[in-house]
Amino acid sequence: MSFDILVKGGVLPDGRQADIGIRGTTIAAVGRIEAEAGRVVDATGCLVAPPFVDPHFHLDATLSYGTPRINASGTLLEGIALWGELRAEATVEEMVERALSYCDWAASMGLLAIRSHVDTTDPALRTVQALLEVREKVKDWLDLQLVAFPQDGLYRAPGGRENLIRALDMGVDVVGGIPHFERTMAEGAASVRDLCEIAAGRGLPIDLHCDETDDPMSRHIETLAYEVTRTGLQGRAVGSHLTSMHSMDNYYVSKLLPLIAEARIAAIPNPLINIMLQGRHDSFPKRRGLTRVKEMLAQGIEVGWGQDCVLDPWYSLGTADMLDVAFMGLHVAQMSAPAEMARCFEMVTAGNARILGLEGYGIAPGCTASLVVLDAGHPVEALRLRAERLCVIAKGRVVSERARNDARLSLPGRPATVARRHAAGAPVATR
Ligand SMILES: Nc1ccnc(=O)[nH]1
Repeated sequence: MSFDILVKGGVLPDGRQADIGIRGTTIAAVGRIEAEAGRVVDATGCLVAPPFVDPHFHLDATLSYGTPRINASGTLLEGIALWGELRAEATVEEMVERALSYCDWAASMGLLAIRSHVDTTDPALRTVQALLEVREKVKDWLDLQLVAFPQDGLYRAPGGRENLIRALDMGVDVVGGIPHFERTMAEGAASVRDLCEIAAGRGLPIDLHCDETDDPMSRHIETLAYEVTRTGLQGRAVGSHLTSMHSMDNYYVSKLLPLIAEARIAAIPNPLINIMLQGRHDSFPKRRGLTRVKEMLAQGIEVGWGQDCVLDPWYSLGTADMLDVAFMGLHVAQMSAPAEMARCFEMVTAGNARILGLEGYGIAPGCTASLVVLDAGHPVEALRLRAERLCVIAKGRVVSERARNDARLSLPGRPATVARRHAAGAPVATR
């Protein structure tokens, strides 16, 4: 028996030690393996995880920071206006170039599946042309799902609904929306109803920017739960952001959560962006603007951390690192218990893969041969270190390698190198 690639000596997220034998684009064996291989990847003592998955991103805007100017107020609304200026000028070529550069960053970070919103507001749909081209170009190593996203409103923008339908006709995968940005609460609710009918009619999933506001009365998630159930979209619907839930009345939330669970709607908070954009109109104390993550998890609602933005009109930082995203989420949601920290790692890997409905995801015989070798002993250590991605394998190909970043120390009588990994190395209990 021989393999194309053999990953030796790694530790899986559940703590099992296992070698991984890859043939073609498939994982052929997992366990103790002594066999010939075209290539051996030494992962001794390293966490070997299935790839990172980002369920919420904006590839059409990424890596545009500073053009035509920066977001001075730091608000969502100025970001939307600023993006509108950029969108009017951006060419297909330039958007493809930026998105491909971002996908390179993603591959180097072991981020191998992304759900990206694509703005359908501009009737020329250059955004859609660009991202369809990118989806095709990266498909041999990165799974890209596109969401038709009417950034300026399904009804509020001229031709908004028609443009969204045209984007779906062009082959965009998921139905998007932004009810809190429509002109009135009533129009927002009507857009949710309309979009659920469009998704159900076409057999597509739905993923709405939903209640991305600090207004405790923004309650489109309630309408989404109702309409998802009415149109039979259970298990295929996502509420992204849900920041208003942070500010809602506690009694009302106690009624709302079971309705979200019943509709099997997944929630995607985007902690880097939510902590940056929300609460901007508050004096002290300032609200955090992150939705109720632990409370939803306790109800059995699927919750996945999303990245949302990197270097764009809404966010001035970012490196395509889903460990940064989970690290921020862990802090803001105060998920500090060992099992909660481990859950944060699971959310940016297998959990997000469930939300996106990725097939062949995981480390087991028969799964797609995509994985990442991290310079950490276990998931919580990976979070603590935002660990180096030593090797990334995508669909049977080694696509990225990098060295450990241990420091060489020059201190009298002290060790010559400093490794950030904890010498004791004992994985913390996660169950
Ligand atoms: N966080 C967001 C990024 C882009 N567009 C939005 O509506 N929201």
